[in-house]
Amino acid sequence: MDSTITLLYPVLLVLLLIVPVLLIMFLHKKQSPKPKLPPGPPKLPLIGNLHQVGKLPHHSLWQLSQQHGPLLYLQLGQAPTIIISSSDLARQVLRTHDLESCSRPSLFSSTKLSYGCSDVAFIPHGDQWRELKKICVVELFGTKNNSTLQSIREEEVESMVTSISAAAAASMDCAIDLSDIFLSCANNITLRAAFGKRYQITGKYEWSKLHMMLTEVQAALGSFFMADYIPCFAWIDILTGARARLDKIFYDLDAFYELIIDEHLQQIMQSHGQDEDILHTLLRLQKETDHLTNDNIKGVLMDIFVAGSDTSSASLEWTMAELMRNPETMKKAQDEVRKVIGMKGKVEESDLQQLQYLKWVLKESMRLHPPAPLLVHRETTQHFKINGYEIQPKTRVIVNAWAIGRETSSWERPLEFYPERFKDSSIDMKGHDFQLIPFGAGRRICPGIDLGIQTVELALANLLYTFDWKCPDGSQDINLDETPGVTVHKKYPLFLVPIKYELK
Ligand code: HEM
Repeated sequence: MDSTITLLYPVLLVLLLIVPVLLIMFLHKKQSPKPKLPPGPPKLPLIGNLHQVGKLPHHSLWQLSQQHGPLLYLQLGQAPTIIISSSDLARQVLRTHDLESCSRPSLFSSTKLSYGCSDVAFIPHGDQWRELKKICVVELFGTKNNSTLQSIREEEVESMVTSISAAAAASMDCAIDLSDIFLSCANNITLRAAFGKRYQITGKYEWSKLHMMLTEVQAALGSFFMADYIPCFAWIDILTGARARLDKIFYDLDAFYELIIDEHLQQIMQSHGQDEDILHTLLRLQKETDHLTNDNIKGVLMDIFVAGSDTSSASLEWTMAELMRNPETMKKAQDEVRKVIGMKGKVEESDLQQLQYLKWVLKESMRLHPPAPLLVHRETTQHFKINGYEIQPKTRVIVNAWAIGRETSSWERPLEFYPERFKDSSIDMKGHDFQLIPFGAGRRICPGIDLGIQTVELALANLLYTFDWKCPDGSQDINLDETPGVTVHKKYPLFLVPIKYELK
């Protein structure tokens, strides 16, 4: 009996302490009503709704939005998230509430790749982002550098066409891996724009090694799922070797930077009369403004690697795949470019303005296959309301550009590849028309939008002008399955047979 009483004392004591705390919590909850969050499915402990995000998140999020509405609330691991799947809501978030929602979440992979958010793509919204974005728009990708960038694009596209011609001449009916050729061409353009000829001057670095680094960097983004969503399980990323792979990339990159970010090399470049490349501009601005750190420079270069080439090559790949599935459209696009260019032998950038149908083809391809279907995740900094729902600060914002491109209220027969829908339409991809936003919109819109469009249009026009194309098995049945990732590529590389077109 005595021992039972002695046991009861501590229990009573704990209850005495706990009951008032629970009571206070209960009353507090009653007094402050829960914010009215957007609708969404029930969540599980710890993982929230992560189990409902499949391998291809733009598809599964779109399906969830069909059930719960175009403004969807999910708890992805520990992260409160809203998913936007209509052009009307995209306008509200990316225009009306752009300022409140234009920061970026601090994710493990992006923080690491951006040298601790020293770049422009992953840095949170603020003065430093504003300054770096201005440098990108005005100094790096603007009209100042246009003629250098234009000649790099034209040379690289020409060399791609030459190598395809050589393959076509070497063996008839030989299918070539266009996915690989496009990525290589886009990587060449990015690397040359970034580093000019300095890699040749060092004489110590192999181009192929740079390519490999680029591909690894592109793959690293988004591969730290645990650290980004359920931090207490971050050790899984270590066990899978993902972190070790990323550390290796940085080790290699640093060795490369040591060679090329070098005063002495800078002088040699100038004495050789080399054009100013992107690295050169950044180093010059560092001297002039005293604001840019070395990490800023490396971070911006990393953005260009990650954001610049993979997206352009994916877009080319999807456009060619759709054209092969739609031979009438292919013929119209070829007729246009062959008529405009005539016997000139190649398409130059100054010709692109006349290729109206080709421009519609690209828009149509970007509508159905935006290379970054969920854009780049944003994060809110302040509270705001949409359609009566409360959006709290530090909520992640995912805009499903892929779903918006298939919205039945904006697009007639949305699943059809039909470029003519853009005839007599003023819709462009530059962030004004929210039913077509493959480059995003608002403050965070892609600063490389013109470079991206020019690269894809130029490459496409030359491929359609110079060759007829056929599938290796003679069918038009191109598989459109996708690979998961921030940038979505075709699951199966695009193998096509080029047939040199004889100019008449
Ligand atoms: C077809 C080609 C391209 C596509 C589809 C594309 C798409 C995108 C998208 C969807 C975003 C996120 C926008 C948002 O958050 O609302 C973005 C951001 C960005 N892109 Fe592109 N991009 C392309 C080409 C390029 C090129 C060629 C460059 C540079 C050489 C570039 C550099 C950037 C940078 C630096 C950002 C971050 C901007 C910021 O956070 O303020 N992109 N891009």
